[in-house]
Amino acid sequence: MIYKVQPPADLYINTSVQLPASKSISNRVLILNALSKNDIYFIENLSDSDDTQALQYALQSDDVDFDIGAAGTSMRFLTAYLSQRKGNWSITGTERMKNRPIWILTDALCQLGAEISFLEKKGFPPLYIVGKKLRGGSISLDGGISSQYISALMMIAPVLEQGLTMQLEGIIISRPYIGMTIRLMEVFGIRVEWEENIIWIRPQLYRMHSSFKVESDWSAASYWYEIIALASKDSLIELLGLEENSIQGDAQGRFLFEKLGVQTMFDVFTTLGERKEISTTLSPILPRFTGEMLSYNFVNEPDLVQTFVVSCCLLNIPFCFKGLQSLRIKETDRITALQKEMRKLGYLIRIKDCTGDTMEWKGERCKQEDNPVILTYEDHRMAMAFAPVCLKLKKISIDTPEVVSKSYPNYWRDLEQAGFIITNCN
Ligand SMILES: O=C(O)C1=C[C@@H](OP(=O)(O)O)[C@@H](O)[C@H](O)C1
Ligand SMILES: C=C(OP(=O)(O)O)C(=O)O
Repeated sequence: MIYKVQPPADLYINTSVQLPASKSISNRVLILNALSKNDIYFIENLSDSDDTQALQYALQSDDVDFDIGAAGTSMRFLTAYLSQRKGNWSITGTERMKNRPIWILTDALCQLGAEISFLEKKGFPPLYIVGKKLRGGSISLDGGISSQYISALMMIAPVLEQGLTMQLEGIIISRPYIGMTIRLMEVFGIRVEWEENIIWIRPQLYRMHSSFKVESDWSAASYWYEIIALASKDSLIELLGLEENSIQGDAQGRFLFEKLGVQTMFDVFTTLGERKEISTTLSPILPRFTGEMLSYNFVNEPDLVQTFVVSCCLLNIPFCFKGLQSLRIKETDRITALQKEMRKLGYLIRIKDCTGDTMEWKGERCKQEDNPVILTYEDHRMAMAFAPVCLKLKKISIDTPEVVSKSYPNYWRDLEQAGFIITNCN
C-alpha cells in the first residue's frame, strides 16, 4: 500500500490530539505486573501498539511458543522474564528481529543461571529457553549496544536468589530508559541503587499495586512538533496526556524543538468526575536557530533522530548529530534509511567515516525526485517522520504506511482529523 499525503489548505493547523500511550512504559508495567503475580491489576491507558499487544498476549496466553513480531523491547524483556519462569519456551519474531542482536542479554542471563539456546543464528532470535529459578549474582555488561538488555535484567533482578550486581562497561547509551525502569520498579515497591556504572538490586518482593495510568508517548509527540515547525505560523496543536515532568527521556525533545521554532505550554484541567487531564499546546515562535550548524548528541534520545533530521533539512538548518551508534540495529538501519530517503528529496547527508555514528548536513543539495515515494523499511518512525514533509513539498507518498501500528496505530486518522488529505494509491 502507498499513501499520498497532502497538507491542509493554507498549511494551517488547529487540532487537538489524543496521543497514544507510551509503549516503553506500557511494556515495563506489563512485565512488572507479571512479576508481581498480580492477576487483577488495572493498567489504565495501556498502549494499543502492536508491540505492547504482542507482549500482553505472550504474558497472558497459555502458549509456550511466542512470535513477538517486530517488537525489540518486548523481545528483550520477555527473554529475561521467561528465563526465570518455569517451563520450556520459544520466542521468534520478524526477519528483521532475527537480525537484531541479543547475545549480550542471553550471555548475561546464562551467567546468572539461565538455559538459553539459539534456534537459528548464534546470538540472534529465535531463542529456546528452559525457564527455571535463577541464581543471580554479579555480571558485567557492555552498556553501549542497547539499554533494553539492562532494563530486562533489572526487572527480573529482585526475584533472583542472590539479586543482581551489574557493572556497565564503556559508554552507557539510552540512559533515560534505564532511569524509567528504575522509576517504575520503585512504583512496584523495589529499591534499585545506581552509582556511576554499577547497578545493585537486592532480592526483594514485588508489591502488588492496585492501578496505574500510563502517560502519553513523548516520542509520538515529536511528529506533532515537526508539524508545527513546518506549518503556517498561526497554527496551534493541543496534545493530550503528556506529563511535563515525564519519566520518558524523549520529553527533552521539546527543548531542542525551541531552536526549530516550536514553543510548548502545559496546562492541567479537570473534567467531569474530577479526572485530571493534561494538555500541552504547541505553537510557533521566532526566532529560530540562527547559528551556522545545529549540534546535538542524541545518545539519550535515539528515537527522535528521524524527526530532527527531516525537520532540520526542510527548515534549511544545517546540523551535526552525534551519538547515533544504536540506530543501525533498530527496526532498520536508520542511518542508511535516512540518508537514502532524504536524497530522494534533494538533501545530501554525510555520515562521518571514522565512527559511522555521526550524521552531518551542511546544506548540500542534489536534484529532488519528481514524485518521491518514501520507503519505510518496516520502520514506523520512517513513516511518521516523513509524512509532515508534505507541508513543504505540497505532497509526499509513503510506502507501507501501516507500519505506524508498531507504536501509533491512529497516526493517519489523527493526521486526517488535523486536516491532512490522505489518499490510498492502490
Ligand atoms: O527501553 C525502551 O523502552 C527503549 C529503549 C531504546 O532502545 P535502545 O536502548 O536499544 O537504544 C529505544 O530506542 C526504544 O525505542 C525503547
Ligand atoms: C527502537 C524502537 O523500538 P524497539 O527497539 O522496541 O523495537 C522504536 O520504537 O523506535
